[in-house]
Amino acid sequence: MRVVTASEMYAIDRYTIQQIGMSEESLMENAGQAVATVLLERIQPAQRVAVLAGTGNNGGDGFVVARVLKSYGYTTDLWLIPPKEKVKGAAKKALEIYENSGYEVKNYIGNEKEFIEQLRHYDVIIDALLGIGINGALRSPYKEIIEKVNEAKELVVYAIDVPSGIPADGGAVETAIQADVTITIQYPKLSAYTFPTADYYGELIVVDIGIPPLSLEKNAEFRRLWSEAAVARTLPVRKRSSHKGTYGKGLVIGGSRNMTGAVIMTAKAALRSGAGLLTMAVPDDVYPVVATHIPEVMYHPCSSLNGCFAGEIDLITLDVDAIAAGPGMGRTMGAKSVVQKVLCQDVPVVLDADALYFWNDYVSIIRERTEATILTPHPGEMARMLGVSIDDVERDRFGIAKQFAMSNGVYLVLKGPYTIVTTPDGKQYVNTSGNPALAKGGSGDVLTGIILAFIMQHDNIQEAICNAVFVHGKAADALVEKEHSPMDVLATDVIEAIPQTLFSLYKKGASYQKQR
Ligand SMILES: NC(=O)C1=CN([C@@H]2O[C@H](COP(=O)(O)OP(=O)(O)OC[C@H]3O[C@@H](n4cnc5c(N)ncnc54)[C@H](O)[C@@H]3O)[C@@H](O)[C@H]2O)[C@@H](O)CC1
Ligand SMILES: [K+]
Repeated sequence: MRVVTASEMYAIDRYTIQQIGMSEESLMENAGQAVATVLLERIQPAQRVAVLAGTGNNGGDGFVVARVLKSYGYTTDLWLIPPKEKVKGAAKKALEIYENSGYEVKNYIGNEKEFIEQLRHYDVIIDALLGIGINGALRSPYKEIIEKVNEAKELVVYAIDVPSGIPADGGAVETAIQADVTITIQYPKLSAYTFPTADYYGELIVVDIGIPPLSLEKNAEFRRLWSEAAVARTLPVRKRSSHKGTYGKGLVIGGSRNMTGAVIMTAKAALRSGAGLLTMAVPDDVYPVVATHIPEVMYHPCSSLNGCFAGEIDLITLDVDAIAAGPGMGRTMGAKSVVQKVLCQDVPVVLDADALYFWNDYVSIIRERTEATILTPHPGEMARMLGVSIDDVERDRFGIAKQFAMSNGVYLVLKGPYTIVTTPDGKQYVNTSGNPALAKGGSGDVLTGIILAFIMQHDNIQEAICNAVFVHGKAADALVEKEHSPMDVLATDVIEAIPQTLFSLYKKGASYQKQR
């Protein structure tokens, strides 16, 4: 499933109309019919429905929906919010068809009191007020209407395309429909995967209105959801002839006197995710503590200074296939020197947490690297690396991630709900697993371990990273689906949920794997 911006969606519509030859009216009819099909399955015949329609094409979709619901015998009122003469183009045509079918329009203007009075008697609201064409702050009377609908908590609200009032590409929200379900037309918009806008969507359903894939290919950048099916299809298959070396010799670098747990979690997660051989490089001051935790790893104690890395690490002797550096390593000059040495190795490198702290000192080395560099910042780290505010990052997660990954030639994993993986050539993949249980210290350390293990086992780095991000989120989902609340989950619980998550993904993927 691809994800689009509002301007891409307009370009796709234009191309479909002008180059492919479908009429705007038929697209609107398809949109309304597709939305109505979903509604007919969900709304009970006894429920009273109100369709609230605005001036634009979103309102046009609403006219089609109202007509279909009425023709199926549903008790449906169509409230037209603007004066009728403001409705233009395809929407005007859809309104004419509605009226020619013998159905009545209720005008909001002049009947404001009746509207408020009636609102109490409806069970279902179809929000066709505003779509992706919203411009600037909400104007009257939309603002008041939306506030009234949101106040009526017992109403079930279905939004068409986007919840009215939210910016389609994401950003700050002042007033917007709080939908229970949003039925999006053809492709989800960015705002479904950024916050705070995503919170207004409720359940998201995407309906196909018959726009040919060519219109998408010609008019939209590559941005897609990475779903469970994609993971199941691309998880690596272990060959019977394999041995421990087949799955890579990984190195995890981290730890300091104040933080010994992070690097332990990274290493455990890597082992649970299939790393063949794993070595942990830690400051020798903390080695005795760390070494008691994981019997399966080898150790490479490094010289310490005040409980942190002094700066030396013998990477030549270690001879590894991939490295993850950062968890708990501290923000010292010694740590910086270790990371710089790591970046000079010709193997894929994952940098997380403290290894991102001296970003500006690594940029030039990273741009010269030929092997993959994978950075996994959360929004706070990303903001710091760019010298902007966290709000700036959240407002434009997709744009900022793409610019950053392309200009530095890195794989960027911008964490958060709906983590975005961006490749050095600018392709973007939105993760669909995970829940607020992951909003806890240690989650990132676990993810780093899974990524390290996966890049050693997949042939394709993008698939490795996307699958790792998915498995991490899915493990947390599995916990809250069974015996955990979102509050009590620990990062170590997530590690212990990796086996069942992989087990179920492999089962689902078995049919795909056979076909390969
Ligand atoms: N071919 C197409 O273009 C298709 C469009 N579709 C629908 O059309 C929608 C986009 O249509 P439009 O471009 O007409 O945009 P909208 O339907 O979002 O409405 C834009 C209109 O809303 C009003 N408006 C804008 N900003 C406002 C504000 N801040 N406060 C109050 N009123 C405001 C203006 O009158 C403006 O003309 C999509 O979301 C989708 O629902 C679908 O019918 C499928 C086909
Ligand atoms: K809407």
